[in-house]
Amino acid sequence: MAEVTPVVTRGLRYAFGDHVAVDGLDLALAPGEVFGLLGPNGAGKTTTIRVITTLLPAPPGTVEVAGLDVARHQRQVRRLLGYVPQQLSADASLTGRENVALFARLFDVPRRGRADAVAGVLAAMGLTEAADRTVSTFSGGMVRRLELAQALVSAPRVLVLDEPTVGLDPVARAGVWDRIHEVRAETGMTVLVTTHAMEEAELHCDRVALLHRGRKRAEGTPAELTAALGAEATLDDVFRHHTGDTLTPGSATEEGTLRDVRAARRTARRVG
Ligand SMILES: Nc1ncnc2c1ncn2[C@@H]1O[C@H](COP(=O)(O)OP(=O)(O)OP(=O)(O)O)[C@@H](O)[C@H]1O
Repeated sequence: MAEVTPVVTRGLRYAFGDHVAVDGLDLALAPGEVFGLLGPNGAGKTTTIRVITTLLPAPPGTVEVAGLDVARHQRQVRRLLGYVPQQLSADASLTGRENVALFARLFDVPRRGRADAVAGVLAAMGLTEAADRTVSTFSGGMVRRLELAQALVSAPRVLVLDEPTVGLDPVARAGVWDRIHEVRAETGMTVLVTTHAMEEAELHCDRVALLHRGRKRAEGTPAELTAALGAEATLDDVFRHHTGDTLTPGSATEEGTLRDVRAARRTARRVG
C-alpha cells in the first residue's frame, strides 16, 4: 500500500484582516523528505506552517496531515507533529533534561519508558553530557538542539521547523542539520522547514517551494530549479528569475534584516 502523503495543502488561503498572507498555496510533501519553504521575510512561510500545525484555523478540506483534515482532527494531528517555532521554546531556568521531560508529559509520552525516551532524544541531539545543566549555560546551537529534542520526544511523523538555524554560526548550523538528518534516516520522518538561507536549502532540502507574497513561484529539487537557469545558477538566481526579488537576507529590506537581528537577540536575552 502506498504511504499516505504526510502534508497536503490545497489552495490554502489565509488573511489577517484585508492582508492576504497566503494566497492559494498547493503543497504535497513526500514521505521522508526534507521539504523547504523558502522566501524572504513576509512571504507567508510562518503563516503556512502555523496553519499546518493547527495554531491558526484552516478551512475544512484545505490542509491534511497524514490524511487527517487539520480542521476536523486537531488533536490527532498535533500528536503526529513535532514543531520548533522561531521563538524560544526552552525554559532557561530548567535543565535540558527537565525541559525535554516537560514536553514528554505534555505530549502524553507513556510514563513507563518516559525517562528512556527523554534520555534517548537528548543523546540523539548530542546533549547527554549537558543534560543536567541549566539551559542558561547552553550555547545557541545547544539550545536549538535541545528544542529539537523537545519536539522529537513524542516520536513525531512530521517535524516542522521554523528558521531552525537563524542566529547560529556555521559550526552550530552544521551541528543542527547533522542531527536532523541522522534522526530522519533512523525514523523515516518527514521534515518541513522554513528558511531564507538558500545555501542551506541547496545543501539540506530534497525539494523546495519558493514563496513570494503568499504565492508559490517555483517548486522542485534545488538541482532542477537551478539547472533550468544554467550551470552556475543558485537558488537566489532562481528566485530573482521568478519574482524580480532576492532571497538573500543581507540584501533584503531593512525591515527584514532588522527583524532577523531582533529575533536572534530576543533568543539570546532569554537564554542569557
Ligand atoms: N498576526 C498577524 N497580524 C497581521 N499580519 C500578520 C500577522 N502575522 C503575519 N502577518 C503578515 O502576513 C505576512 C506573512 O507573514 P509570515 O510571518 O507568514 O511571513 P514569513 O515568510 O514567515 O516571514 P518571516 O521570515 O518574517 O517570519 C506578512 O506581511 C506579515 O506582516
